Order: sequence, then C-alpha cells, then structure tokens
Amino acid sequence: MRILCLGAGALGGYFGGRLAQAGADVSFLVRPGRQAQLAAEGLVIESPFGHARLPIRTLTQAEPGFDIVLLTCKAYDLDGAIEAIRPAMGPGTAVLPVLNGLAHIARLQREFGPEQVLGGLAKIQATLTPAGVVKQLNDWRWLTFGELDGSASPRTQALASLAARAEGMAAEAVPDIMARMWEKLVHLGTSALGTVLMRANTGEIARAPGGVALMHRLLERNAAIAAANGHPVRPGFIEDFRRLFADPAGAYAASMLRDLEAGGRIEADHILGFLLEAARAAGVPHELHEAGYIHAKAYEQRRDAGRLPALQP
Ligand SMILES: NC(=O)C1=CN([C@@H]2O[C@H](COP(=O)(O)OP(=O)(O)OC[C@H]3O[C@@H](n4cnc5c(N)ncnc54)[C@H](OP(=O)(O)O)[C@@H]3O)[C@@H](O)[C@H]2O)C=CC1
Ligand SMILES: CC(C)(CO)C(=O)C(=O)O
Repeated sequence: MRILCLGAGALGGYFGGRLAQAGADVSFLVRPGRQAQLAAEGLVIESPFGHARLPIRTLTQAEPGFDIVLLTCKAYDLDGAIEAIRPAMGPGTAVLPVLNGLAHIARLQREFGPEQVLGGLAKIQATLTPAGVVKQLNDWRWLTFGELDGSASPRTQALASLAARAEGMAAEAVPDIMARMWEKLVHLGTSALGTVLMRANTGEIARAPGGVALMHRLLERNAAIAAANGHPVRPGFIEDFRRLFADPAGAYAASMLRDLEAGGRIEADHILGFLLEAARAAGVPHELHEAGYIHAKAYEQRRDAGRLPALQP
C-alpha cells in the first residue's frame, strides 16, 4: 500500500512518521519551507513512545500512484490542500482526512466523489515546534478511520494492518466512523470551547469556582447536539469526560488553545462556528457556544491587525 501524507505537521509528522518508521511506503507532500527543514534535520519526533529522527521521502508536487492520501492540514488550509492532492487522486485512491470537525467530509466528497473519501479522526495531543520537531505531549495515540458507508473494505483493513506494526500508535478501522466523528466533536468541542474561552487548561478551570460545572454543562450540551443529529455518544463517554474535566490536577488543553497562545491561526469557523450553528439548529442552549465563537473571531481580528501581545521567549 502506497501512502501520501499531506503535511508533516503535528499529526502528519506523527502518524505518517510512525508508519514510515514501521517500514510502510509513505511519501510526504509538503511545502518548500518544511521540505528544506526535513531535508536538513530529517523528520524528528519526540514522544513518550520513543524519539525518532527519520529520513523520509518528500514531494512538493503530488503525483499519481497512491492508495491512500492521509490529509493532515488544518481546516483553514483545506482549499489549497485539495488542489495539492488532486494529481494524486486516481480512481483507486482514497483520501483519509484526520481534521477535527465534520464539514470537510461533504466538501471532499463533492471534490473527489463519495467512494473516494474515508472518515477519520485522531485522538492525540501533539504539536509542531518552531524548530520543526513533532512533539507528542501525552500517551494519546489513536487513529480511527472507516468507510463512510460502514463497510469493512480491503483498503481500511490493509491500513489497519500496516499501522498495527507501528510503535506509538493505535489504529482501528471501525464500522461507525460518522458516529465516532460526532463523538470526537463532542470531546473536542467541549475542550476547545472551555479552554479557549477560559484561556486555561482543564485543571486550572477545575480549580476555579464553578469551573467544573461549566465544563460539564458544555459537555452535556455538545452531547445533546450530537444526539439531535442522530449520533448519541456511547455509554460511558459522558462519565469518562466528566472525570477528565473535573480533575483539578489536569493539565489538558485543546490544540486550539495551544495555537492561539502561540499567536497562530485557529479553526474558529470549522469547529466553533459549526458547533454554534448545530446548537441553534438542535434547539440546544447556545449562549456559551456564542461566547466561545465570538471570542475566537475577535482573536482573529486582533491577530490580523498585528495587535497580539508579544510572545514570551
Ligand atoms: N495537534 C493535535 O494535537 C490535534 C490536531 N487535530 C486536528 O488535526 C488537524 C491537523 O492539525 P495539526 O497536525 O495540529 O496541524 P499542523 O499545523 O501542525 O500541521 C498541518 C500541516 O499541514 C501542512 N499543509 C497545509 N496545507 C498544505 C499544502 N497545501 N501542502 C502541503 N502541506 C500543507 C502545513 O504545512 P506548512 O508547515 O507548510 O504550513 C502544516 O505543517 C487539524 O484539523 C486539528 O484540529 C486533531 C487531534 C489532535
Ligand atoms: C483530541 C483532542 C481533543 C486533544 O485535545 C484534539 O483533537 C485537539 O486538541 O485538537
């Protein structure tokens, strides 16, 4: 199986790198700046599952001949990424997006046809440092994917078998990927809304008066939105996440908070805007979703105007 990984950022670098390290045939479609960094340093991963410095194959123009395109861009780069992978999307090629959110699925289906699009999600905490190091921040390492029609296909089985050989990742092909993606949106939406709105990690929020109740309210509302869309979360999900958000020692924050604190771009519309619209459509109380979305959009205004406070070294 030949894999083309668009992006060698946090997720592309981590999952693509772990697959390459396990001997899979992986090429990375990157832009010239990242290509130069990778040529000089290799793909560097720092992780609780073992550090690595890997020589990898990079391309700046896609070519045909791949079975799977692992799409690991941010949502705000989706338009450019679609054009970048187009030459690789032959009739037998499937695109597997790992982006957070849901709206990109319909978009990819329109671009490439429904049968060429898989569903996917990643549960991991990782970041790409300015020096180009892919840093895994805890032991989350899950890549979940599947056919959107629920079938067990040779291509998803083949990818799962390849991934089973890789260190530091746990991959699963599932028959209910849309439900899993909604569930992930409940997880991420709650984490992103809470940690971005409060500009704090979950432990800091939990130690603030009323903080746990706020996180639990967000969790329940997001689960109600998923249920209204036909995808109730699985038994045990709410309890697990209630615990995570109530832990006063927690140091967990969504990647959106990390991006925002680094002065970077954020997926405000794709995640918070989508959730706000979904809350309105489902008749779920949405004043917190509105505050979170406005907060993120106001940050974007300030960032675009060059008025963010200087970052501490
Ligand atoms: N980081 C995390 O912990 C998690 C992130 N996610 C989700 O995964 C997705 C990816 O996030 P993440 O890995 O953090 O993002 P990063 O910004 O770390 O990586 C994205 C990479 O995509 C590359 N890219 C974008 N457009 C193109 C293009 N046209 N051609 C080539 N390369 C391109 C960027 O390259 P360049 O360097 O040139 O800009 C960048 O390195 C997001 O939707 C995020 O919400 C999900 C779970 C956890
Ligand atoms: C898995 C999770 C929720 C990890 O925080 C994430 O997707 C993110 O932070 O972007």
